[in-house]
Amino acid sequence: MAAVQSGVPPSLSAKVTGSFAYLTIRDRLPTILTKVIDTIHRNKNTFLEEHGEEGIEAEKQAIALLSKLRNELQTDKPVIELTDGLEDTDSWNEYLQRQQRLQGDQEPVSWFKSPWLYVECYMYRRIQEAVHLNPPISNFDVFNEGKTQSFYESQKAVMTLCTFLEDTQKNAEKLSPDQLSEHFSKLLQISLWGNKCDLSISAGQDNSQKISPIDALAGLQPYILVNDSGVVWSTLMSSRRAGESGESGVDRVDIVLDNAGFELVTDLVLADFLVSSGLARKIYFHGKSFPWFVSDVTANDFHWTIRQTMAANHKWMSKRGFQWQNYVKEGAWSYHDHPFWTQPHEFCDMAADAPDLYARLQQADLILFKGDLNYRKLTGDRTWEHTVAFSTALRGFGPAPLCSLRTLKANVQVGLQPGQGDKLTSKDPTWMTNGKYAVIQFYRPV
Ligand SMILES: O=P(O)(O)OC[C@@]1(O)O[C@H](CO)[C@@H](O)[C@@H]1O
Ligand SMILES: [Mn+2]
Repeated sequence: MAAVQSGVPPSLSAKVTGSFAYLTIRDRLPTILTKVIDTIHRNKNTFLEEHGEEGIEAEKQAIALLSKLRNELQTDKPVIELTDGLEDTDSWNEYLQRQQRLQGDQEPVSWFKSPWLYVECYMYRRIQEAVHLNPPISNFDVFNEGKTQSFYESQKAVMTLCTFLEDTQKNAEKLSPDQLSEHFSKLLQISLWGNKCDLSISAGQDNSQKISPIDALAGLQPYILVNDSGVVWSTLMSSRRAGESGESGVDRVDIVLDNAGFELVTDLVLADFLVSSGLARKIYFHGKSFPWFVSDVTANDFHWTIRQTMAANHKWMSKRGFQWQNYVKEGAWSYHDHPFWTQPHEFCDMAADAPDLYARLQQADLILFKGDLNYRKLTGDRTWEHTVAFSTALRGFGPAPLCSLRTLKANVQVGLQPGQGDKLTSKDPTWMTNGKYAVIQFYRPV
């Protein structure tokens, strides 16, 4: 018998034929796997040059494992245990048991029958396994090409953004609190819309930012379904440091990153603004410890992006790059990864399953969660009514005041006004998944 969790709606799943989850597993994931196989194959000569015959053997073996994975997925085979003995292997295998208990013993956990969040995360972990089991190429990032390409293709937008930041800095001393809050609100929205540029929703197709991100803001405003940016601002203002020494701003803002490419630049620009205008003293960036959901940021992407920005042939862009490198050197900015970010858990499990990470997040004054996957994990990727409060969907998760900056690319959205969801459905039936809409959704733990 399946275990029923009382009061909590079921997980989104591909078992609903025709749903977005179903179409993702049927169409998008096999396309992503095919591209991964193709990428490894195209790099054959590099592997040969770097590792000789062993490199070629590794290429063949990795492709064989990935083809097997694609076949398991497409024929809805049971999900199997990981065998690579990495730091998180046991935890993944335990989670499989947990899913089996929740699902009951009638049917095995499988791609089209089990929670979408779980099986989609599992696919990326299996890609990691296929590469890791072939040592000479175990550090190869199968998504690197797409991530770097999306950075280069957004160059004009990046330059515009860095010039905008330079202008705000020039007049920083003369800014009234209202003007400062106005700049903050713009940069927060730019970081929000940066989330349109992910490569998982487009199955690896170019999805870079081509128009001016600042000019686009006014036209995008009506598409922000929940806008709690005012409360985010007051959180930054109601500082723990205020009163002590007359300083304003908070001690630490954490940004749980999502995608590399243009989105990462928008996050870095926001973080730069927070530090340079004294709104925050430190920024902790949280990223992934292996390639994830095609475009997500790893430590390598983070540092590469800073280096590329420094090397740009554009005065204000390279100036920002050097500033960012200084922040890292001085410790104002730091990059952190933790295996929990590349696990399939809903965030309400974090306190029990990754207590060290939960404790670290509790030290933040504000946590910004970027992107759709983080929203799915915040809300458990469940079929909540749209009017359910965000606090209810978080199910006890709340290490610190937090805000989700997310464009909608999955069928989960809470915290809407009565009737708002129905209105949207009649106007634009795919509003929850087409990436046109967004939320800036805040929660303060009590
Ligand atoms: O977290 P991100 O980068 O905003 O989005 C990742 C994402 O595109 O991947 C899935 C589709 O494969 C969607 O659920 C989700 O929207
Ligand atoms: Mn992503």
